[in-house]
Amino acid sequence: MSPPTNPPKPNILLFGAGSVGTIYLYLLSHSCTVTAVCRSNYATVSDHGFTINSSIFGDNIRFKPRVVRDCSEAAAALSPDSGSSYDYIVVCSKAIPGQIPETIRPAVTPGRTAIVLVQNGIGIEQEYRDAFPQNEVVSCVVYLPVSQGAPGVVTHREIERLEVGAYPSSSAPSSSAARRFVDLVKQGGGTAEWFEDVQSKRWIKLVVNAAWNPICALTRSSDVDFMLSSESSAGTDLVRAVMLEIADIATAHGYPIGREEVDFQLSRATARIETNKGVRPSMLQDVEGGRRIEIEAIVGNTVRLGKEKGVKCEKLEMIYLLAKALDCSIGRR
Ligand SMILES: NC(=O)C1=CN([C@@H]2O[C@H](COP(=O)(O)OP(=O)(O)OC[C@H]3O[C@@H](n4cnc5c(N)ncnc54)[C@H](OP(=O)(O)O)[C@@H]3O)[C@@H](O)[C@H]2O)C=CC1
Ligand SMILES: CC(C)(CO)C(=O)C(=O)O
Repeated sequence: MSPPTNPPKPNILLFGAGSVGTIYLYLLSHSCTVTAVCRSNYATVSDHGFTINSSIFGDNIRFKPRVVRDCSEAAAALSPDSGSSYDYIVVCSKAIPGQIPETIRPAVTPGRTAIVLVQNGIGIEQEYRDAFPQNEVVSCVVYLPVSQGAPGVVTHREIERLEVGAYPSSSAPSSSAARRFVDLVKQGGGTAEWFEDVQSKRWIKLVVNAAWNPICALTRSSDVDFMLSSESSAGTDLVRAVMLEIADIATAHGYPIGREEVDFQLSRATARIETNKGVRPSMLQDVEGGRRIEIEAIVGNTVRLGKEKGVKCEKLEMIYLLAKALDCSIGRR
């Protein structure tokens, strides 16, 4: 009798190996065969690999996965030994609508490859569903303050958590790709939880992102620096008012978010005033790096969803117009 063979490891392609992507690439590399699509950091990473400094996973972690320049090269690298298709494409690029589905298409096998979105924003999934009607789409809400300094070197602190569910939520049989993805992240030492309807979790994160990200990006300030920039609590009060508008929009769409939840989300920032440990949201990092911002996925879609239900959101709309103009100015450079 021949000895039992281990089932092949899941084959994962990570698209967007920047700040967030590097951490999940590392965690998934413990339980899966991983390949990373790299762009600006390709040369450094293919020579030296990635370095992670993390308050949770440890400092000076070095690892060197297989890297490719694009999804066509990733598709060409498939072989009977390395897997004849990708089981998952994990998308960790910025959520800029309109381009990514066609960019990843060469590596998507119809009916086989699950597309996992690890991105901020609301209403980001449908374009993948439209582009790949035969493939499962998995939506992940991510809590992971992380930044890439030098190419391939990322610094992470405080928290690592994924909230995961199928998109749309009604498409989730119990043994879905979303549930299996949760297990893979956990096997790699990460924190992941499956939700029947992960959109409720997206709305809660949006209360934070649609308020803090554009305010910090427009003012080039960390959250704490912004709150400290006004003499009274006027800055903090403005953030709360914007968060309440977002909560009203969520509630109008059937995901009730009360004042207590808003106060809790705000308190995560106000608690750091004392120690002056400000968070620099990813949108601020993008403005500082001269990169386009996720204005539509995080703010524009929220305003449009508010208008659809007749919810008053004047402050958020003004922030949208200002941050949209900022994004356009970056695009003109
Ligand atoms: N950073 C954070 O603290 C957090 C971020 N998020 C969310 O996670 C998502 C990812 O953010 P983050 O990791 O910060 O983003 P980064 O900008 O750090 O990384 C995105 C990566 O995607 C790559 N990329 C983009 N387009 C392509 C392409 N066409 N081909 C190949 N590579 C491409 C970029 O390459 P290149 O360098 O060439 O541009 C970059 O390496 C966003 O939705 C963000 O809002 C959520 C929580 C926290
Ligand atoms: C909440 C925060 C600010 C860090 O996890 C974030 O999601 C971002 O930087 O976009």
